[in-house]
Amino acid sequence: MVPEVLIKDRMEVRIHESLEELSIDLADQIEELYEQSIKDHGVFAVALSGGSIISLMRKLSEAPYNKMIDWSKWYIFWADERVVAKNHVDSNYKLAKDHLLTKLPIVPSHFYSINDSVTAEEAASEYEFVIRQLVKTRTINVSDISDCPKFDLILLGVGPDGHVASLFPNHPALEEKSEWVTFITNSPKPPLERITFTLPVINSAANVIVVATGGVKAEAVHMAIDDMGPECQDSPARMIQPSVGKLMWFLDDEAASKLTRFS
Ligand SMILES: O=C1O[C@H](COP(=O)(O)O)[C@@H](O)[C@H](O)[C@H]1O
Repeated sequence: MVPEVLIKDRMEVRIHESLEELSIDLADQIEELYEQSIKDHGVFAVALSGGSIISLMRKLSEAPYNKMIDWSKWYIFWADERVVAKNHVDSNYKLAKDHLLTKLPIVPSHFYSINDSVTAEEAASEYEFVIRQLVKTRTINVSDISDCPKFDLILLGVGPDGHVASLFPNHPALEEKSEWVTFITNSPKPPLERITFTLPVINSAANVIVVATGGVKAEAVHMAIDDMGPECQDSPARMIQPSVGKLMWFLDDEAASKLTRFS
């Protein structure tokens, strides 16, 4: 089945009847963005999130995608991470590694996870330093309009409260404009300590994909996408508006159930 596709400005919303179809479409789109990035600058610098998005990316480890892609060109980052040991059940790195990355021949030195043996503040600043070095060598591109990194693709999930990465509603981290990576020690969703890309970094990406599935996400999707007036202004997901890049939402019918269809 072809997805229902809604277009609004530079945002594309793709709505699927089943998670299987969504997963295939997601893999197709990621593969297409990978091809474009390789043509453009020879590598694919992609930032993952944790949560449900990882299992929805599973098709990438299956035929035909696993054979079509030169995985040595992939550089993997995390848009947010929980400050826990890498083998902890809450670690976004562990989730991605166990369910996706170990099934793909990605070069292990191309995984850029956080240092899990320091404080949240130190982990954020070390991670930002690493990204700065990779921007200098242009493994990660630089934004055309600011000094921010321009990741080829940032993949985000959305919480029922509208949080993206570890940017939660009304949290001061949403205001961070100078750092690329910030930290929080009072996350409303456990665990308390997290590091996260800031909004300027996410909105400088060449492509941002946001994935939401299930009825529990319907209100957050409605608040993020529809023109709702003042009550939707606090939604972090709504603040994802790439300055130059492309924004794509992948939804299933349930997550899209409160959406006002637009043409
Ligand atoms: O805590 C987090 O939650 C969000 C959303 O997760 P989901 O399971 O509801 O899709 C995730 O995107 C983020 O990376 C993670 O740290």
